Amino acid sequence: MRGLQRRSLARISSGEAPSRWWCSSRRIVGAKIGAVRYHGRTTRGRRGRPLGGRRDHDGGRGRRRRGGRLRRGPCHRGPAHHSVGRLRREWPFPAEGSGHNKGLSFTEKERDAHYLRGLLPPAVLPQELQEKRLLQNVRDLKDPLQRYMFLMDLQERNERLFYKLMIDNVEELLPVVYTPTVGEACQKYGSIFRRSQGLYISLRDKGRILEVLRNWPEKSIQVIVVTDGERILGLGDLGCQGMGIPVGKLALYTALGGVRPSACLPITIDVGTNNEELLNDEFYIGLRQKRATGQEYAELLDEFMAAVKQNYGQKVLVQFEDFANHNAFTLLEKYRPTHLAFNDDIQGTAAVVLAGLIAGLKFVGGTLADHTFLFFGAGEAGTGIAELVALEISMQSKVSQEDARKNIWLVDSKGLIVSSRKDSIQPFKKLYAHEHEPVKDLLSAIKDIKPTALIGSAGVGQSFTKEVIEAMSSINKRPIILALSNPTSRSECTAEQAYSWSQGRAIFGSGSPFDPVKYNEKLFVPAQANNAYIFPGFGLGVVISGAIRVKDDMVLAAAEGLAEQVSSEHFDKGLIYPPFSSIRKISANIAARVAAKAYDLGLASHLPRPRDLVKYAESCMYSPIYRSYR
Ligand SMILES: NC(=O)C1=CN([C@@H]2O[C@H](COP(=O)(O)OP(=O)(O)OC[C@H]3O[C@@H](n4cnc5c(N)ncnc54)[C@H](OP(=O)(O)O)[C@@H]3O)[C@@H](O)[C@H]2O)C=CC1
Ligand SMILES: CC(=O)C(=O)O
Ligand SMILES: [Mg+2]
Repeated sequence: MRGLQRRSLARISSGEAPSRWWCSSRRIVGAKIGAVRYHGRTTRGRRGRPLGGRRDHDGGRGRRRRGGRLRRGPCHRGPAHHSVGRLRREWPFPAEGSGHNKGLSFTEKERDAHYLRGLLPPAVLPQELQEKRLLQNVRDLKDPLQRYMFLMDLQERNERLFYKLMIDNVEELLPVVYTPTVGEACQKYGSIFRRSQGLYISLRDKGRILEVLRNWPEKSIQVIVVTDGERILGLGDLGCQGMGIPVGKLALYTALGGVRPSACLPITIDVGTNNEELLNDEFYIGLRQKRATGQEYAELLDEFMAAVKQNYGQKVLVQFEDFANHNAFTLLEKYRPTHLAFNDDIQGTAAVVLAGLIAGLKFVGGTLADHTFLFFGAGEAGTGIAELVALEISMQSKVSQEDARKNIWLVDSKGLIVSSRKDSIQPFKKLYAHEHEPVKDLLSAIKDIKPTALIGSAGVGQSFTKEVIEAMSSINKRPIILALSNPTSRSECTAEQAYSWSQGRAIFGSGSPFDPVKYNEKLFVPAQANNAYIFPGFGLGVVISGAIRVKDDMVLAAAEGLAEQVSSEHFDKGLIYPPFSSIRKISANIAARVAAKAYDLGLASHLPRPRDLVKYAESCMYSPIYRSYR
């Protein structure tokens, strides 16, 4: 039992034992019609030491496997004990144990064995039928935010059903749980707040972050996604309300990558916000102060990273997400030598775009080294992609990375990055400050540089104008145009604009999804160039190999793992990525490539190395199918 529960129990002197609460000697178990809840999970003993239990696939001491058994028995601890159950129902955490709820799928035997008779209507429905009903319910809701809230509620009350629905309908539901809807959800997070979905660490917790981490009910954590909310998608500083992003990313870790939900921990670090609108919003859920910066910020992050390592060991993946670039690069460089640290916006995005470019060569011909790349946006995404492309070119063509960078150009808010600006630009841009006259705008840069690929990540909607796309199309037979910015309102152009302004010649991908477009009687299916193709499989690969550090070669391996899964069938449809409907298979292959690289580099700690890593990755993936309980 966790510390606070133990203390609460001691304080509670009386209380009736509602018949629907029952317990076992090892676990206290609460069952509700809406949600079966486990609490007092016992993977750790009094001093936080892991108790016995079978090792998980990852070699760590995971949650004790129950072998499909719900232990029960008459309560021997008296009524006060059951009050904890009541207290628990008010608990602010995500419903622990909603992973065990089956709703109307509890069988007659389970209903008898676990005192559920009468608490559920008589019908016993298969999971597939529940899924069908819920899909219908989601479709009946026309407002995307309502759909988002519906799915978040489902995740809380019946985790397996939520993930089954997600996995079976990934293309339809991804835009609800992820971009673009998650952007709107973050903007309105305070108004729609129902229940905590992750861990909040604020400036007020300085000096006790370890204690805060220990309050999280799950102990065996494999992946943390953490944000400080300063650059949420292309929507800017949303402060504490950025929590929707780690929650959404981790839902994808499970649905797309098969990392078990209880091993995922969403965290928001609240250092304040500079968003005046939020500071004046009565429903804002975060600290009402301007952002802490400098030493105060660095110390909090330092304490956080140290506490993570102390509490979960060095094999927990810490994914930095949606930090502003003035912190993102520094944090990654600072912590990657000591932690299993990964920045999704820099590294995950780089891998997905590199994979798309490699696949795109099929349509445009040549090697990467033959092409010229122009980035609109020189931040985390832009320079992250540029660096990985340069690394791949240097490896493929046996040229130095410095030489490989010569065909890569970037535009930021002040124009083309050129040598005369070198003294006034951020360090991560300097490598691309090539010799050239200053150029103020994108269109002029295109005319000067004559790129074969244009990659947008400036977070400025509609910046790829008709003139821009036409200029790209006049230079190239098949221009590669990637509009990476999220959410849809920030997309550089729509799919329809890209295809029609290029007369159907563009090879187009976007960060947020667009529907297929009919142009001149031909159907064009836009690609979704989003790091969601990468991070779930990447994380799975890291987890199954027990990698202790992330190296660029592992990111490169993920990109290659994705690119090699684009088949001729996909190329025939004009696709540069395989469809999301096969994402679990894609993720298993990426995981295998990443794990293989970790083993090759001597960074994997789970030994011996499995012989068939793809099969092994698949076998480790979480399944949302209900279990049978005795
Ligand atoms: N599809 C995907 O998988 C991903 C998409 N993204 C999206 O990419 C966008 C940017 O993310 P990220 O790189 O992390 O953000 P950053 O803030 O790090 O970078 C933004 C860049 O855009 C530049 N910029 C801003 N306004 C303009 C303008 N008017 N003209 C030209 N350049 C401009 C900035 O210039 P300056 O440096 O001068 O300020 C900066 O270089 C977001 O919308 C995000 O959602 C991000 C990660 C993954
Ligand atoms: C996709 C993503 O990570 C972003 O837009 O920030
Ligand atoms: Mg991001």
